[in-house]
Amino acid sequence: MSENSMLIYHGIHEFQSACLSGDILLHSSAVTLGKFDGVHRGHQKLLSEVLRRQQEGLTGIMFAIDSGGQQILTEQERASYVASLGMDVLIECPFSKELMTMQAEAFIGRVLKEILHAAVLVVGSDFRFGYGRAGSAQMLLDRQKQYGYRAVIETKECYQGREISSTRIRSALKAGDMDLTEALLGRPYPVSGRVVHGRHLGSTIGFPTVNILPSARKLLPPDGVYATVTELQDGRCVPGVTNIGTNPTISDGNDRTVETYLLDFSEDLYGTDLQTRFYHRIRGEEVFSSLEELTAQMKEDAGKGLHFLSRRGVLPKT
Ligand SMILES: Cc1cc2nc3c(=O)[nH]c(=O)nc-3n(C[C@H](O)[C@H](O)[C@H](O)COP(=O)(O)O)c2cc1C
Ligand SMILES: Nc1ncnc2c1ncn2[C@@H]1O[C@H](COP(=O)(O)OP(=O)(O)O)[C@@H](O)[C@H]1O
Repeated sequence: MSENSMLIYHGIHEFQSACLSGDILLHSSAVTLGKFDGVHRGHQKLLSEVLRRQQEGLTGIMFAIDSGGQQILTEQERASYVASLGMDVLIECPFSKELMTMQAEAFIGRVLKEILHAAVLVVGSDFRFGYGRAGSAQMLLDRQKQYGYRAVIETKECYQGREISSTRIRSALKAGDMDLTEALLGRPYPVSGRVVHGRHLGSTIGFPTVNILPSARKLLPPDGVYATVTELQDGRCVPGVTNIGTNPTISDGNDRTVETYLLDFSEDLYGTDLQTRFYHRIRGEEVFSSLEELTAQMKEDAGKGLHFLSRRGVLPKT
């Protein structure tokens, strides 16, 4: 299967139906299991192992369990990233009652063997599964012979002497530390969405902005101004400065928007899909006493953003 032809299923039963109906021809698979929020550098280690087995002829499956709550990456962001790596199949599995109450042994026998046809299982050393979290990486090793698969247990990837985890990324994000977030993720933090109409005030003050309404579950860094690069729908990458917040200077609303002023750019982007990547926090969101003061500050932000992006060497080539 080529890049971007990844098949996505929602839940085990949808996957099983696709196998039964012949939508997917499954012989043997290499499966990685986990929550995979963020698909950070630790997760990427597991994915590389699956992709290596895929090269050897197994069907690569990422089995991602969603237990709800805020997300570092939305399903869509995660799916498009994992597809870009070349994974064959993504199963997005809600942490349903069925899964919650299934004994670890039954999960191996029914889900991993009967439904997924796992020949290789790839998990992190602290992976737990089954009712009461009774199943462990060690259990997967112990059952290899009985069920006829090979278990590959990966150690935790570290950064600056500490383990990389979704929890560590959440706290870096919460602190607005985009540089650390990027180091842990292995790529800059993305926010994706469709460009919607705002108040149309931006263009009248010389700073038009593309406005995105992020999904309610998407974790955002704190309100403020960031140096960013935005990938447009046609693949072009444009440097800019992005404000996250409620625009207190001109609005008393509570709607949180992600709005980007693209440097040296003047095209209409309404209705298109964008991905904005966050490199560095410049300042917090402030209330200004006039539009002139806000505009003067935005001009300074644009200069700082450009300076930061060029120093980091991430300015797209023109
Ligand atoms: C770089 C940048 C910095 C901004 N900083 C602030 C700010 O500190 N306080 C604020 O109230 N709004 C801020 N904004 C949001 C502006 O109020 C908003 O972009 C402008 O009013 C246009 O809104 P519109 O897109 O709805 O037309 C900022 C916007 C950008 C692009
Ligand atoms: N340099 C630019 N940066 C961002 N958007 C731009 C730029 N140039 C043109 N645009 C277009 O202008 C629109 C933003 O204008 P604006 O007056 O801020 O309206 P809105 O309030 O709907 O965001 C964007 O959706 C985009 O289509």
